[in-house]
Amino acid sequence: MNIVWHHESVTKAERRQRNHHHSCVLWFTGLSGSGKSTLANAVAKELFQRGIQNYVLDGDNIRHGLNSDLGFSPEDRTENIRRIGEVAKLFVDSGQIVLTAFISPFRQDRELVRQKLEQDEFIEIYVRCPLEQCEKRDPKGLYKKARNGEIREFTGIDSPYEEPLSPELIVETDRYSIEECTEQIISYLQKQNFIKGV
Ligand SMILES: Nc1ncnc2c1ncn2[C@@H]1O[C@H](COP(=O)(O)OS(=O)(=O)O)[C@@H](OP(=O)(O)O)[C@H]1O
Ligand SMILES: Nc1ncnc2c1ncn2[C@@H]1O[C@H](COP(=O)(O)OP(=O)(O)O)[C@@H](O)[C@H]1O
Repeated sequence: MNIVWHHESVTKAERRQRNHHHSCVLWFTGLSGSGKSTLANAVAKELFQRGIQNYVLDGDNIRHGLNSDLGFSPEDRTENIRRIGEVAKLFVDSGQIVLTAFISPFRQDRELVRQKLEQDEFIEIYVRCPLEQCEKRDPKGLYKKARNGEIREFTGIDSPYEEPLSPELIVETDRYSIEECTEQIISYLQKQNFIKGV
């Protein structure tokens, strides 16, 4: 109430035109240890080298700051994703490609973010990797703690992960290398004419 939307002086279309590329969200979703952060950062580096405006949102810059009040209950995860969706939308409006690396385990939460954006602005990337492989990697030792009962409500152990039903992309990190998965994502962006080829 009593809040009036202030229209921007520079539009999203003008920003895209200046940048010579599309702006959108690359929404990485998958189990802990599946490779979301690794791939988001590898793609970001590749985009940066091509002069494409981009930024990675992941646990380190969100759960330590903006969302430091949230834990891992279903309600908190939903609120986590809702806020990240809002922030991601601002990045899209600013003309950038924003890469988000969150488990985002609930289908409905991801769908709500999709609905906030325009049709070609939400690219859901399912970082698929079997639980056994993620657990074998266990880059932060968290699966071990979850199995020991030191962490409760851990995704894949005692908290659910709902696979995307029709993601724009599936990258299989147990079958393909980091470089191959990165290339798959860059090729997709080129095919969609979101970025230019080199
Ligand atoms: N209970 C529980 N379940 C899952 N993950 C846990 C948990 N506790 C801590 N962590 C660490 O937090 C990272 C997941 O945070 P996210 O913000 O991506 O989670 S969510 O989208 O809100 O579900 C996740 O990071 P990634 O391994 O990068 O996915 C874990 O390192
Ligand atoms: N094809 C691949 N893509 C991404 N990560 C991979 C791949 N193959 C092996 N890995 C390894 O898997 C781990 C994934 O960890 P991380 O990126 O932190 O996952 P997440 O962000 O999903 O928790 C890293 O140690 C990474 O080197």
